[in-house]
Amino acid sequence: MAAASPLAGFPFLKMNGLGNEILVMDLRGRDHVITPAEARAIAADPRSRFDQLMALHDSPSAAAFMRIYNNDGSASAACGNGTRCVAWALGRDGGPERVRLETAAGALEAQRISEARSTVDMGPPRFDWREIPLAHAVADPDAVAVDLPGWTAPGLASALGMGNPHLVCFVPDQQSYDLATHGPALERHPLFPQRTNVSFAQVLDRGHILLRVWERGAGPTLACGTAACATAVAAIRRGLADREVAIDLPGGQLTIAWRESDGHVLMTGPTELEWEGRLPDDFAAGPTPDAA
Ligand SMILES: N[C@H](CCC[C@H](N)C(=O)O)C(=O)O
Repeated sequence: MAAASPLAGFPFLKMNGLGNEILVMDLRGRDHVITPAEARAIAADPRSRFDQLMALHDSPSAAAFMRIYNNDGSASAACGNGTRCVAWALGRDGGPERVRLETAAGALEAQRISEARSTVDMGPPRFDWREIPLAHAVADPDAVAVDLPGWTAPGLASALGMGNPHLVCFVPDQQSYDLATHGPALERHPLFPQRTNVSFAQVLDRGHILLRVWERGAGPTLACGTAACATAVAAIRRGLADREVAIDLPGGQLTIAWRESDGHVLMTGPTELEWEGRLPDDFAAGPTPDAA
């Protein structure tokens, strides 16, 4: 009889940020670190499915250290929508309106604005190739060549980090690319040794960008907070947008502000609690190869 998994019967919050499916599990006070195989098994169950899993762990300097998993089991050091969901969870039932959270990419501060909306200081964008990361230095991170069959969008893409890697492709309309084809191809663009999130951004005006995202390790999602941040920064650097811009994603709208005073990127948007559940009492994750 296999020993019961430490995750057997473990509680979770099933949430979303503009439809970006988020699972929150509070492992503070426990030693267990969710394995990639366990993350994939949790995502595979419709009752606990997620785009990203936010696992909370003890932190000496913040309310929690967040380990972030994509549904393919791969790790990410940043998740904007997930961070707003964690802030909501920690602030519910009279909890703090402002919360500090640690990630592998640094500390984040979240401020509740209303019952279901919050602003997260996502920190500064990263342009240093080693921090994004890129495979090597590039002459101009806003001039990354995208050369794919069927790719009719003009111009060059932007490579930058928000604690996780992003390739932002500016498109003239929604017909000049195909998310299901170009997304996975660019997720594995040779410039990104750890793969990348891929944004397809149509600038409508200086205060409004239409965005579709193919996420590293999760594929097409209804919203991606860090991609919205990366897209706003790339558009502002190109002189295409103002310092505060509305980003329209399939799941809804995020407001992104790139603060002049300290270069931090502020992301504001909603969260939603869908249900509270528990993993099965016989939860076990079979040994499966880690995501490539
Ligand atoms: N959906 C998340 C991004 C997850 C990033 C993950 N796909 C990666 O970097 O591997 C967000 O709201 O920011």
